[in-house]
Amino acid sequence: MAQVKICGLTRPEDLTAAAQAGARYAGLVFFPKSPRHLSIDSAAALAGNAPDLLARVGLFVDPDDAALDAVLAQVALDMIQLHGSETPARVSEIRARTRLPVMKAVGIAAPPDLDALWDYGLVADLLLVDAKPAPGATLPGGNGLAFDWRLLAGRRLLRPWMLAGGLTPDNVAEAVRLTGAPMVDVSSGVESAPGIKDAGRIRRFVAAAGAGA
Ligand SMILES: O=C(O)c1ccccc1N[C@@H]1O[C@H](COP(=O)(O)O)[C@@H](O)[C@H]1O
Repeated sequence: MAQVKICGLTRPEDLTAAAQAGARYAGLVFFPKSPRHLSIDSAAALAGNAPDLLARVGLFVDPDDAALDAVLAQVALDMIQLHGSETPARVSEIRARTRLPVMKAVGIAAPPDLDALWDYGLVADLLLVDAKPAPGATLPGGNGLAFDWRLLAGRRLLRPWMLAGGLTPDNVAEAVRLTGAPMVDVSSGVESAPGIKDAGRIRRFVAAAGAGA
């Protein structure tokens, strides 16, 4: 039974669908190149009206202090997700500056990539284990790309963690079984179009992850 984060929510009805299905985390994207990017005003409205059961996670890619401050001045967030090339030192700085829990994404394609999970486990509150994007990809995540989950089998991480990357209602149960992930994160796998979530797919995903309401 894995807890679920639905990422890249852009419409109030999608937050409602996520909460009703039993998801625990709602991801709001602050990355202009993403089709799920939110303006600060839209994010403030979505976060301000989010169902109580959903923790609001702000997703950033290599944000500078000004970008973080601008969002946090107006948007009520419960957690920061860092999905860029932030160093461990920068993760610590952002944690201290925002006084929020920080989840650091680590891209995995091959066994040597797993070493970073240790380095970031020393400084982040949570880890997000995602597929490493293809070279030259526009987005560092949210690509619907999976990695070989067997790389994680039997591995213990220093922090609570989420599995991500190409998860769908049809494969999430197998992904949880193989990796033992306590939490899972999905974006494109529950969409009908980029940035538009599908309530039926959200329900099926959460149920398959074993966390359904
Ligand atoms: O969702 C996005 O648009 C996004 C943009 C930039 C960085 C990360 C993004 N999403 C995160 O990527 C993973 C995997 O997504 P998917 O399920 O494979 O589409 C997930 O952690 C999202 O939070």
